[in-house]
Amino acid sequence: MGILEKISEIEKEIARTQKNKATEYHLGLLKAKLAKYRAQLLEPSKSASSKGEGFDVMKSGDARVALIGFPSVGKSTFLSLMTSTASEAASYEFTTLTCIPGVIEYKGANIQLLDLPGIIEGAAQGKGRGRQVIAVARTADVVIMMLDATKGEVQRSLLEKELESVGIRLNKHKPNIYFKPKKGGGISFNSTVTLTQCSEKLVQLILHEYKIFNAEVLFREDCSPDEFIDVIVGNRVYMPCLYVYNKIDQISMEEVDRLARKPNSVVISCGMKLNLDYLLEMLWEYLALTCIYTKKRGQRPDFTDAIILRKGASVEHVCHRIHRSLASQFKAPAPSTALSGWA
Ligand SMILES: Nc1nc2c(ncn2[C@@H]2O[C@H](COP(=O)(O)OP(=O)(O)OP(=O)(O)O)[C@@H](O)[C@H]2O)c(=O)[nH]1
Ligand SMILES: [K+]
Ligand SMILES: [Mg+2]
Repeated sequence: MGILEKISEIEKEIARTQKNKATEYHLGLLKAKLAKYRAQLLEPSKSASSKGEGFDVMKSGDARVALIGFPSVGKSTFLSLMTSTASEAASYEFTTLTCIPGVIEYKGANIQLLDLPGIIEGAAQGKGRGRQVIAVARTADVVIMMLDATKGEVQRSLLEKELESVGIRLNKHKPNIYFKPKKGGGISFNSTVTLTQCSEKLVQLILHEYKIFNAEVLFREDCSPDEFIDVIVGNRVYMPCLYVYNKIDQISMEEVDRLARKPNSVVISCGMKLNLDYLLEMLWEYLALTCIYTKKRGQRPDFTDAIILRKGASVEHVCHRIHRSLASQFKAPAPSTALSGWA
């Protein structure tokens, strides 16, 4: 019997077992078995490629948000609440085995929300479906790290470490360092600010470690050695992250208050539908989408139908969204400067 069949057998048995004092242990045992088989299913097989089935969800809508968190923190409950997609939620771990997309409609934008399997310590090394989950997270515009408010701070720091170890930088901006490898001329080092964490010597040592002997380096910011290494290595992803503490219906008011005051954090209860509006507002802010309202000459703008653009979008992008050939019809090229100045 394959694992999927075993899982289905146990699920059926759970369904037909009456819940009472006498069956308590039997049900508990069945649930434990179910969790074990599900965990096995999540273990990557040696032959299979790192891409899991069901993980390649097409990007759609104006932005993508990935739900990352330990098992059973309420990710699927959240997706089912916020979107018209139903994702199975249950009290056992690893209920969700693939990537399940839903859409949040907010302020005229379609935000793709991705429910994912729970991840655990060691995820980055391939434990469970950790690698696939993290690969999906890298493609998101914002990560919601969902945490169980009853479990305190542990989950958050463990997951931060996992994401950090694969080059995802949460709520950090790209270090403001100009770095350009050259063919010759040695290493030229400059800085526009006083450096307290790096020196020319250290920069050289680090570069030599990466077998780089010719490069131009300009620190425009007081960066740490780790930040400099991030710049050399390249492929880092700088990702806004909202820490969402769910299940606050299970903790004291004092604890709710303490968690709510942490930076980048929102406290909610999916069970009691608490604070979900506020979470959406925060998410909207983190997505930093730009809404452009068009109007006909002499008429008022239509505020029900916006052109939604990502951060850093340019006038050219706006033209493209109105019509594919619009930009090329201008006498002068449409400015490619970012919109943020006047949006
Ligand atoms: N008390 C309480 N329970 C909640 C809340 N939100 C979700 N739950 C319960 O937590 C359990 C797990 O919920 P899921 O939505 O399956 O969690 P998940 O994070 O998707 O879990 P996996 O898919 O296994 O990783 C379910 O029994 C939910 O009913 C909440 O706000 N308060
Ligand atoms: K679950
Ligand atoms: Mg789930």
